[in-house]
Amino acid sequence: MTTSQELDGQSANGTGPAPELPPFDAERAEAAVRELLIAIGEDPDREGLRDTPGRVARSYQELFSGLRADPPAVLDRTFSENHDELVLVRDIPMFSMCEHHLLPFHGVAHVAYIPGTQGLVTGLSKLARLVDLYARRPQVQERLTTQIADALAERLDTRGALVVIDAEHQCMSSRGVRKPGARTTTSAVRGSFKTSASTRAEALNLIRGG
Ligand SMILES: Nc1nc2c(ncn2[C@@H]2O[C@H](COP(=O)(O)OP(=O)(O)OP(=O)(O)O)[C@@H](O)[C@H]2O)c(=O)[nH]1
Ligand SMILES: [Zn+2]
Repeated sequence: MTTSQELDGQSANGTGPAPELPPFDAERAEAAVRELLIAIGEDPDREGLRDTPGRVARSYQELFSGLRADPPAVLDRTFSENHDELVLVRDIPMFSMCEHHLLPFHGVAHVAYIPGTQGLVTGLSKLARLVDLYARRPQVQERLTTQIADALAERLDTRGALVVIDAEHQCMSSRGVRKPGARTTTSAVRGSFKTSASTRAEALNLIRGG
């Protein structure tokens, strides 16, 4: 069984995959969920809950599958289009898990970039895949936003990259401060989106639907 000491120093939440992360430990996850059910005062052996530890373990395996992925690798398939203008995919549905409470936060991601001097563009779906893979990790919204922008800037060698995420956190709506409807917007800008106010304004205007 893997211990937290064995994982020490190779946490998977950097820009790429964790080197040699052990496989998902379904048995351990099931045992933990069973313990949690007992802790809240439930009977894990009653009919309705008997399969719950297994179901939750499988859900967690899916929800956190991005820990064992190398998200920027989805950008490796590029096309030479000699395009040096803005590319924007907006309203990409985004679903992630807040690492503080292990509760969902979900909303939309807008991803924009300006190809580098080589004019290399990537497939549009790859931008959505990049969002998905980073989202399937225990996250905070700021880091998720930054990781997507950094992957674009570094892997595609873009002139500029801009990522905006707008999300609602269930840890703020269903518990704690209980403010359903409150939305959080984060952005990360790289390259020309940072240095040129007009380039940034053009992208933000398009994101707003202008
Ligand atoms: N900056 C940031 N904060 C987040 C994110 N997701 C959750 N949080 C916040 O993480 C904080 C954790 O605060 P703590 O005081 O340690 O935990 P808590 O007692 O459960 O806090 P409350 O949610 O205020 O009840 C809360 O303020 C959450 O709203 C995120 O993506 N980014
Ligand atoms: Zn939270």
